[in-house]
Amino acid sequence: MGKKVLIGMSGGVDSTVSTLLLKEQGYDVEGVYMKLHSKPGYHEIHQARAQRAADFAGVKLHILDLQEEFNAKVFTPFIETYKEGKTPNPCALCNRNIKFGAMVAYADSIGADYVATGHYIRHDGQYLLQAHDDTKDQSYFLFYIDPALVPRLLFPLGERHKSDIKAYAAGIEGLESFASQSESSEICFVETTYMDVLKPYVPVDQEGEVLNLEGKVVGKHKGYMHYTIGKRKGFSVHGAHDPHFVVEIKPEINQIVVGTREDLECHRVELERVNMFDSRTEFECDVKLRYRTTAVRCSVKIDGDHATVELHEPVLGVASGQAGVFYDGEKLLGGGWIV
Ligand SMILES: Nc1ncnc2c1ncn2[C@@H]1O[C@H](COP(=O)(O)OP(=O)(O)OP(=O)(O)O)[C@@H](O)[C@H]1O
Repeated sequence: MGKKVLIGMSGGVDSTVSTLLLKEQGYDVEGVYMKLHSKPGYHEIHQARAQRAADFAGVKLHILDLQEEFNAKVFTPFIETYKEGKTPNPCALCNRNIKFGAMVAYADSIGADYVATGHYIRHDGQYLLQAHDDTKDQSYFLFYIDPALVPRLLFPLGERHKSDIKAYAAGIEGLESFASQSESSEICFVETTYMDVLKPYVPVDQEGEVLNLEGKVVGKHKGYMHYTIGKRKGFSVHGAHDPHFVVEIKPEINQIVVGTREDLECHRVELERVNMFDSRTEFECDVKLRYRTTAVRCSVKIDGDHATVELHEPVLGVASGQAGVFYDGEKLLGGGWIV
């Protein structure tokens, strides 16, 4: 029997095909379905799908109830970050604490040598590398995982394209329905809008004032949590002819500050809780300041777990709470949380 792998099986096509690929490669594969958030009715459906996939692949499926841990380490910080007037990135926290945290601890407890997921990403033993399918690359969301884990990780889909994965599943009798499942939403616990998720926990709809950069009240907004830096809709600015964008959020007094496109330009970014796969403290690289944006060239200085990033060209709409992730070509060097 080959080395033992524990793979996270969500019941989706990616982790199902990954499981089959690992079996084909001769690993001794076991799967785990993790109950994460507490959305009513969700786990019944997805756990059943994961079980079907595991039965099809002939692997044992473990069930792990991590709802409390997910709530403490991913969901509550999501709510708190919005309260602070910032824009959260729950997937990066989930990857650190749950998929490459609690799941790895569980893999240890069953004696697994490797841990696998259906993420679109690759690695070379030290660095995470962008996926070959750049429309699916998930490296941005993995910047915060423990670098020491990298050699134990297997990502069977990193060199493949999503369309091939769907075609592969569609061609296997018994798995056709996995191929045609709709894509899961970007954040697993958000079914409709972020505001719908927040509403039971915080008063999101509290009207407030819109200020200009001189501090003058120029309009009204729906409640500061509705906005992220760079947003240009959903608030009023009296007598404005040019488009206005949110440039600052003041949660303590429920105000937002708006300005023109030029006022959104950011030339320097400070990062906290920096996590590096590389030991250098001063270097040039590319940085991504939001998922699905093009990286820009920058100079980085790291001091402890803080980084100062000088952007070589201005970036519009940098939001506090998101991640700044460093790349050298396809290689992920590390990153941190935008202050
Ligand atoms: N509830 C879960 N239990 C176990 N593993 C999970 C769970 N959710 C996600 N994973 C693992 O993390 C990977 C990436 O998760 P993501 O939410 O991005 O899924 P996805 O791209 O929709 O993949 P899939 O098609 O497998 O659902 C999955 O492929 C799977 O290996």
